[in-house]
Amino acid sequence: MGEAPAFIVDDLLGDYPNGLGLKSKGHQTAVDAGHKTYVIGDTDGESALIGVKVLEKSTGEWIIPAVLGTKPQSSKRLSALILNGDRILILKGGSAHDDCFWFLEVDTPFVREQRNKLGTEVVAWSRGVVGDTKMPIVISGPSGVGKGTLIAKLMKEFPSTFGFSVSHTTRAPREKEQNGVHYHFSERSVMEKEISSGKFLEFASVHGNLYGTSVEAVEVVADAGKRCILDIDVQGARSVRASSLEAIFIFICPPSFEELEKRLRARGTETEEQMQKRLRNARAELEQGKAPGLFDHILVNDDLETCYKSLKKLLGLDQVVHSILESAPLLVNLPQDHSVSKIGQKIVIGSKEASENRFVLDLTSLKGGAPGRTRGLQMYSSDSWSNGLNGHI
Ligand SMILES: Nc1nc2c(ncn2[C@@H]2O[C@H](COP(=O)(O)OP(=O)(O)O)[C@@H](O)[C@H]2O)c(=O)[nH]1
Ligand SMILES: Nc1ncnc2c1ncn2[C@@H]1O[C@H](COP(=O)(O)OP(=O)(O)O)[C@@H](O)[C@H]1O
Repeated sequence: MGEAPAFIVDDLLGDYPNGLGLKSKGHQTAVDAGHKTYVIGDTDGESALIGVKVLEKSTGEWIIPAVLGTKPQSSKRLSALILNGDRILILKGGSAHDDCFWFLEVDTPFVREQRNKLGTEVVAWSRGVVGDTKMPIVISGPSGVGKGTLIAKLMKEFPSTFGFSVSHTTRAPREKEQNGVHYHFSERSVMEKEISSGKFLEFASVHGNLYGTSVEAVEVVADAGKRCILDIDVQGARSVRASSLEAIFIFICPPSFEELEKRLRARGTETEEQMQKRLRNARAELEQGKAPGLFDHILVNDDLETCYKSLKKLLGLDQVVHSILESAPLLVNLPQDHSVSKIGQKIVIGSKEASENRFVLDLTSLKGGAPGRTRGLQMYSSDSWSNGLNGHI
C-alpha cells in the first residue's frame, strides 16, 4: 500500500460541471481514466515542473509512476481532459503557443511497452506541436557508399529545409569531426546508462561501437521547423520502422563491392582492421537493405551527381515549391483563465476575459507522440469553424 499524500483528492477536485471527466483547482488537476485517477500539477509544492500521482481507485493506493519524457514547467492554471482513454491533454493557462498543449500518455502502446519493461507504473510526457512537419528521412547504406556526401550536399543546397540528427557514438572522432556537429562522442558507460533511462529512440552496435539516435536529436530539428535527416545503419532503420516515428526510408547501394572498397580506402579514415570489419559488414547490410518492406527507396550511388538528382526527385525537391500558397498555422498563446469544452475531436477554448475570443483546437490528425512530440494539432478561430466547418464535427 502506497503512502497517502498530504492532500485529500476530493479537496483538490473543484466541480467542473462539463461532463468531461475533468476536475481542476489551482495548480492541480485530476482526471479519471478507467480505474485510475491521475493527479497532475504541483504535487509536492516544491518542484518547478508538473508532477504526476496516480490513485488506484479500487484499492485506494497511491502510486508514484516512472515519468518518461521532458516534463513541462508548472503553470497556475491547468486544464486536462482524457482522450481515447489512453492520453490526457493538458492545457497550460498563460503559456506561449509552443508550451501550452501537452499530452500525458497513460496507456498508449509506448507506455504499455515501457510498463512491461520497467515492471512499474509508467506515464510519458509528449509536447503538443501545432501544425505539421514533414516526415523525417532515414538514410542507410554500407560504410563508404556516400551517405555522408549526399546528406552534406542536401544540407548545403537546402540549409533552411533540412537538419541533421546528431547521433551519439562511442567511436573515436575522426580528424575533421566535431563533437555535437557530426556526432555526440560519448563514453560507453555513459551511453549505456542513457539508453536504459529511455533517452534513445533507437541504438545499435555497429562495427564494434555503440551508435544511437536520442529523442532530443530528432526533436531539436523538428522544433527548428526543419525536416530531419537520420544517417543510421540497417538495424537502426528497423527500430525506427517499429517505433512511433513515421519516416521515409532510403537505402544507398554502391555500384559494386569493388567500388565500395575503393571509396573506403580513398577516404583514408579507417585503419586496415576497421576497414576489413566495415567491408565484411557491408555484405550483410547490402543483403538486409534489399529485404522487402524495410526501405521505401533504393538508390545506387554510381555517379554522384546522378544519384543526388534522384534523391532530390524522390524528396519532391525538383518541383515548384507550393509552400507560399499553404497558410501558416494559427499560433495563439493560451489565456490564463480559459474554459474548455470537447466536441468530438475538437476542443473549444474560450477566454474568460474576452468572451469573443474563442479558438478551436482540432485533434483529428494527431501524429507521433511519446517518445517525442505530438504533432499535427490544428488551431483555428471559432469564427472560421462556425462559417462552414461545423459539418465536419
Ligand atoms: N543505428 C544507428 N546507426 C548509426 C547512428 N549513427 C550512425 N550510424 C551508422 O553507423 C555506421 C558507422 O558510421 P560511421 O562510424 O560514421 O562510419 P561511416 O559509415 O564509415 O561513415 C553507419 O552505417 C551509420 O549509418 C545511429 O544513431 N544509430
Ligand atoms: N558517387 C561517388 N563516386 C565516387 N566517390 C564517392 C561517391 N560518393 C561518395 N564518394 C566518396 O566516397 C567516400 C565515402 O563517402 P562517405 O560520404 O564518407 O560515405 P558514408 O557516409 O556512406 O560512409 C568519400 O571519400 C566520398 O568523397
